[in-house]
Amino acid sequence: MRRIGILTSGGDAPGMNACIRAAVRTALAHDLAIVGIRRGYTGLIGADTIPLDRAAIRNTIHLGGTILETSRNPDFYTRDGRLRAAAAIERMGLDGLVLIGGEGTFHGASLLAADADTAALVGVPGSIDNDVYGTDYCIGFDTAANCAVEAIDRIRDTARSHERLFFIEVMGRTTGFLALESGIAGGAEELAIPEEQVSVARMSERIREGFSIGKKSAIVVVAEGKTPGISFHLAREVKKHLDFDSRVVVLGHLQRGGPPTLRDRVLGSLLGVAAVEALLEGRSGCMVGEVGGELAYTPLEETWQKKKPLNEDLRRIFTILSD
Ligand SMILES: Nc1ncnc2c1ncn2[C@@H]1O[C@H](COP(=O)(O)OP(=O)(O)OP(=O)(O)O)[C@@H](O)[C@H]1O
Ligand SMILES: O=P(O)(O)OC[C@H]1O[C@](O)(CO)[C@@H](O)[C@@H]1O
Repeated sequence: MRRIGILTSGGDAPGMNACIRAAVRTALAHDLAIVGIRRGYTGLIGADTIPLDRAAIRNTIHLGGTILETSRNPDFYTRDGRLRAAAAIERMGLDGLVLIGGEGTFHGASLLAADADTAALVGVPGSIDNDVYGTDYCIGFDTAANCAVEAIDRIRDTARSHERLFFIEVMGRTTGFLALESGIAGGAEELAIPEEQVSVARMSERIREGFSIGKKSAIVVVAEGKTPGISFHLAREVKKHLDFDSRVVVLGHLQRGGPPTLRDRVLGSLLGVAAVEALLEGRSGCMVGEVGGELAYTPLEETWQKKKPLNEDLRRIFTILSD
């Protein structure tokens, strides 16, 4: 292992820069050359690199976004696109590659490894959705969840003052991790997540009961799923059962920006070091995550083939606490 690359792919996530910084410092400590690949798989196919030295990563641990930039690249879905990436990896002289991203990124990486005899690939989970199997938390989730909680707190103030019902939509393409944890922390009354069928009649009845026992507001946290803006539809459906004054707030990309929390900086740092050490140990075709406080290495295929379940205890307590 003499020269490695690092890229960020899919949605940016706060803490990615802490991870890049940690990987660069670890590589340099082992006299391993490291280059940054710009704009995820777009830059990989185009061999678009930037030098990464101490100066490049200085004063970046507190920055949201990704200094390497990122993309969602359509070409990588095709074998031809992935073979072009493999050829570019060869041209760049890379023995290893660290990929920071979500389950789509690792799906692409495992296909790349199957299509071509290429560099050693090690993934690091970075996605505010937290939907990657093989790690308890993904880089970026904690910051996004804290952003959602702050929004819930702010909306609670105005909801109580007007005795209103609010639908607050958070991100989460196929999972409700953000909705569940921010819902618990924000004291939400109801949850609508892709893992569960929503009963509008039941939700409306529970909200009505809440107001009848003296609640002055109600908050429904909705995961956007595959249809951002879905909460407008849900609000209209609830209105058919419940003629309450209601409002909808869609948090959208607000949740993806901003300085990473302590947890995301520490997780990014831990996994950035671990990814480079994994390459130096001769590992390949795996993602390094953290499970139960320990580093865990999961084959890239499993990270997207297996579905990470919601924490059942958290789901259970949401129902108890929201009554
Ligand atoms: N099934 C696939 N086959 C090949 N490449 C894929 C596949 N899925 C995703 N990719 C590649 O990985 C990129 C990133 O995937 P995606 O857009 O799903 O984000 P992600 O890594 O899941 O991150 P996030 O959770 O933030 O959305 C895609 O733009 C595409 O280039
Ligand atoms: O930035 P884009 O391409 O609109 O991505 C939005 C998607 O990215 C995610 O935020 C994850 O990063 C999903 O929750 C959401 O579906």
